[in-house]
Amino acid sequence: MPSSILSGSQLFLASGSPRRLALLEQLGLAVTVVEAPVEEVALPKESPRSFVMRMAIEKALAGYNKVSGHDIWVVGADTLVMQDGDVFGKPRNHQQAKDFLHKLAGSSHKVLSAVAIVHQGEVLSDLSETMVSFANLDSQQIDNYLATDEWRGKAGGYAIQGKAAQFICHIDGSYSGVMGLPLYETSALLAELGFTVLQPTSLNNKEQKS
Ligand SMILES: Cc1cn([C@H]2C[C@H](O)[C@@H](COP(=O)(O)OP(=O)(O)OP(=O)(O)O)O2)c(=O)[nH]c1=O
Repeated sequence: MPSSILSGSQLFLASGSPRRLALLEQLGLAVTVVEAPVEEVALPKESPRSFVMRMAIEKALAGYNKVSGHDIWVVGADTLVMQDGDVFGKPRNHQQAKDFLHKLAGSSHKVLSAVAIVHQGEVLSDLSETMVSFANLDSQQIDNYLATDEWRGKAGGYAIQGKAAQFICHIDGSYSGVMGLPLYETSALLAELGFTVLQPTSLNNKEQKS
């Protein structure tokens, strides 16, 4: 990926997450991925909500700084799992994923998913919160799930869009938010920034309207 991408009217996703790309594409949008890694470390006393919002904004801004062009929109997002004051990001290893799943089993947790969009220097962001309830799981079920490797790179050590769906008895909120990019909030922010989402092509409608 070149460090500076010249573009016309275009939607960029500042993310290495294939889930986020798939979700944006689900809206029928043509998306260009721009890699813009940021350091994902919470500040002292930073709340989970502030942290996830800051991460989404930093990712979007880092992506924005890598592209050039007038009519560009850059999306960044961040997702984490919160339970009883504990915050679960992406597990560092198999053991941590196992610990997360033992805590999530037979209980409810919250998934926080923030999205930020930058357009012409303006930054808008929003936060989606979803309650997810897991059924009781025994150690064998958890070990079997861990063996699928689907826990890797997923906040909380599971993916709702994969085999973990069989453990989830209830959600209250946004499925796409749990998966990594809340599409309702994303579409609303894009619209606020002048990008009409329901287009047959990825080209932004500003030019097409005039
Ligand atoms: C809870 C949950 C998370 N996830 C994923 C979404 C995110 O990719 C990941 C959370 O990690 P993030 O740090 O939010 O994102 P990322 O590192 O994968 O991608 P990037 O920073 O480049 O945008 O967990 C699922 O795919 N399904 C789920 O059910």
